[in-house]
Amino acid sequence: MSMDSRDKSSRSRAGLLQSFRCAFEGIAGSVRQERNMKIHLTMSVLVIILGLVLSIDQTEWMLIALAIGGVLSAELMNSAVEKAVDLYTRDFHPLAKMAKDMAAGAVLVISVAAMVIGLLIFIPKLFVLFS
Ligand SMILES: Nc1ncnc2c1ncn2[C@@H]1O[C@H](COP(=O)(O)OP(=O)(O)OP(=O)(O)O)[C@@H](O)[C@H]1O
Repeated sequence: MSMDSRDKSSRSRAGLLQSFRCAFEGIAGSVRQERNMKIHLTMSVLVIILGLVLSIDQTEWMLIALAIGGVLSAELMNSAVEKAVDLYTRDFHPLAKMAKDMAAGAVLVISVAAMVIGLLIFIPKLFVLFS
């Protein structure tokens, strides 16, 4: 391997590490600042505990993972839209309202889908457990 290509690969490794660091900072910032993110995280932990207690199967874990990942990702995107809009203007603007409301709508859509998945997985198991 030449010096040049070794330099390039260590630079790109540093770039990759920096990207991960930035992504984790974004997640940590959202958890620190956004009340809704704290609620989603708490719900996610409770769902994981329930999944362990009720011994859900592999396919059910995959669905739960997708549901949790989808909700947390949407909440992060919602926070990002809020920050970008606030950076642009703090004044009332119909487009700012629309952007924030649409981002919040995206969280609502995936949250309802996640709730349906959770109910379909857990309700029958809880029913068997308590009947
Ligand atoms: N610059 C603005 N212009 C017009 N409407 C705005 C503006 N900023 C916020 N809003 C309205 O207020 C709502 C709440 O915005 P805010 O930035 O306070 O988000 P939030 O309370 O953190 O929302 P969320 O609960 O989704 O995290 C928005 O959905 C939007 O309807």
